Amino acid sequence: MSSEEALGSALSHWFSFNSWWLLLPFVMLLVVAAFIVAFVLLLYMISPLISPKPLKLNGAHVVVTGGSSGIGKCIAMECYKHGAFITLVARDEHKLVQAKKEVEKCAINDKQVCISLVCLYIFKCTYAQEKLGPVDMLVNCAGTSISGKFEEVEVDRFKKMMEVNYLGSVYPTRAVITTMKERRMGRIMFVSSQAGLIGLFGYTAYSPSKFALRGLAEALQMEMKPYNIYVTVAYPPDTDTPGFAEENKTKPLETKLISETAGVCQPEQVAKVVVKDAVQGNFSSSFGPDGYMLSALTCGMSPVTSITEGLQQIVTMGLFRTIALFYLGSFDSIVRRCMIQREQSKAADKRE
Ligand SMILES: NC(=O)C1=CN([C@@H]2O[C@H](COP(=O)(O)OP(=O)(O)OC[C@H]3O[C@@H](n4cnc5c(N)ncnc54)[C@H](OP(=O)(O)O)[C@@H]3O)[C@@H](O)[C@H]2O)C=CC1
Ligand SMILES: CCCCCCCCCCCCCCCC(=O)[C@@H](N)CO
Repeated sequence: MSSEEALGSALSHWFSFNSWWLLLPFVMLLVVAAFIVAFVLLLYMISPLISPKPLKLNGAHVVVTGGSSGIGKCIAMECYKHGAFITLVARDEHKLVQAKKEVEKCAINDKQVCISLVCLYIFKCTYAQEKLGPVDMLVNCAGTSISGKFEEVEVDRFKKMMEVNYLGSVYPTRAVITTMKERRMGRIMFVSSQAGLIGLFGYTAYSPSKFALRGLAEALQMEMKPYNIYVTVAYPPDTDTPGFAEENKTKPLETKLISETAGVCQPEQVAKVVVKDAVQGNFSSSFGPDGYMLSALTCGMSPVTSITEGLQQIVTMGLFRTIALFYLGSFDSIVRRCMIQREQSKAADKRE
């Protein structure tokens, strides 16, 4: 037999029906291994997408900082309408008394209680817990805004923004978190802003304090998830509140025109949406079509709480970025037009 013939017969023997049987266990092993790998990968992908169990607001104790006015007051009223017990926290006692009355009007049963606390950073948690039991949901809504051109905003205002909007949310959260961890349940809400997702003309002091809340919320959520505590960040657009009216007195024209893109909404509507999202344990809570696009576009590495949310982000990302480029173009042109107008009116003043 020549060597070629020998090779031929060896090969034909190798490929004969009988010898395939020898390979079968290996093939099966490979298939099983592939299934296991696919299953593990799927588990990894699905596990962050599993939705949390909704919180029962009926009988729950909800603490709202900044609960004496605007969005905070409406959040308190919305929770009261669902049977919650409320602690309102703010500095001005007069406003608090007024707000407490309004909240109490929303009662759905006669067991409900609403108490108010005059304090801010050092939130008297023990007192509130003695009165109404452990805190089930904390809403960090106390905050304020400063707008103006970067070089015209005094340096200590930048500090004030971080103190009120950022640290003003850290301290109350610190006060409630240990008990929440022990009880393995709870909700923490941070009220940021659309200006906490996009930096806008006039908000060099305000925006960073709202961006900071997102960082805090992401880190905190990763720590708290195994304890069944869910964090929500709300990103409302301009909302018709006393705080907003105050802000408008000194807001640069550019900031007004750019913010108008997303419109002005009512605090009651915002409250409804954010309370629903917090109850469901959604990480981000947005309002209106612009808000939805903005939060999907800026999802980054933030947690997801449902399969639909994850899929929507995957599918819409490119489209929303395309739309965003048009928005950015229009914001640039607003800024340019305002600058030219200012220069022209300055020149006219000089001529006179
Ligand atoms: N209105 C809007 O257009 C938008 C608002 N937001 C955010 O929502 C939150 C609530 O806003 P809004 O309802 O408009 O505000 P309001 O000014 O109407 O209410 C603010 C609340 O926070 C309390 N507060 C605590 N500390 C301060 C402080 N240093 N300065 C001012 N108020 C303080 C106030 O009570 P007291 O003064 O007695 O302490 C009050 O209860 C804020 O964090 C704001 O940044 C986000 C997006 C849009
Ligand atoms: C696909 C991409 C869509 C992009 C849409 C962009 C819309 C930007 C509008 C920003 C509005 C900011 C309002 C801030 C309100 C606020 O925090 C203060 N009023 C507080 O008092």
